[in-house]
Amino acid sequence: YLVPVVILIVGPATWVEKFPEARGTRQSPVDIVTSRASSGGSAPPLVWRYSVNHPRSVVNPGYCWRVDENGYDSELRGGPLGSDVYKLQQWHCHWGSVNGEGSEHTVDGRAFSGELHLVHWNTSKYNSFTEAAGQPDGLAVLGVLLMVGSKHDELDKVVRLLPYIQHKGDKVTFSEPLNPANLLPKRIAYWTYPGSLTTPPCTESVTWILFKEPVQVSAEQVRLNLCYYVNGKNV
Ligand SMILES: COc1ccc2c(ccc[n+]2C(=O)c2ccc(S(N)(=O)=O)cc2)c1
Ligand SMILES: [Zn+2]
Repeated sequence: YLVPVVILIVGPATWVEKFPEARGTRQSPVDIVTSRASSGGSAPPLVWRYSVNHPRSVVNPGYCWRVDENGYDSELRGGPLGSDVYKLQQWHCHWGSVNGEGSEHTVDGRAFSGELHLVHWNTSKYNSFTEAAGQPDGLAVLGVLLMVGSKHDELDKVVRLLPYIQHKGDKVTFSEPLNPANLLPKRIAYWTYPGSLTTPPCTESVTWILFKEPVQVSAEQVRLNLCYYVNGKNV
């Protein structure tokens, strides 16, 4: 007898139905094949400046957590960004359901425990984040690979708030000074490529800047992130 086989396709494979961009030519994330990366040559230095003392809110958007910068001033320029100035809109993280496989980008096939994304938009050319999110040079995302090691004090200012935003849509505002620059690795060498949002609508509007050096977070910080987020669902 024939066994009825039902293949339930969920996740990225179904995104193309609703988001045609997902079928594009510059889709992220990618595997960084280090032997094929060309050297940066004479690219100007990447420069950033973030405001520290302003109220920020941590939101549970339904996948992991997101910190909104609430329009406060910041600047990202140089590197692959030409003469345009970008502004930090929000930052968020991606964790896996199992330790050691949470990152979106992989490096020579290796995944990391998590990945932090600092999302900036091009204020030289566009008037809003939403407008920029639809343009090929609209967004620039700094990617930071996370690996288990020593506790990360700056990140802990967010991680310790997670118990208060356990469900999708929950939001908590904090005013403790926090400098997003402290989330970046010491060595600022990076890979860069033209890509897309890694989640729907997968718009091909992101200049990706992925730092080579992973940043360490403690096993407890990974566990705290995981316990509110298993298999892409908030539990
Ligand atoms: C125009 O409609 C949009 C635009 C953007 C949306 C979005 C829904 C969720 C996330 N975003 C995002 O802003 C977004 C999505 C993914 C990423 S990522 N993981 O950094 O590539 C960054 C930012 C809807
Ligand atoms: Zn992301």
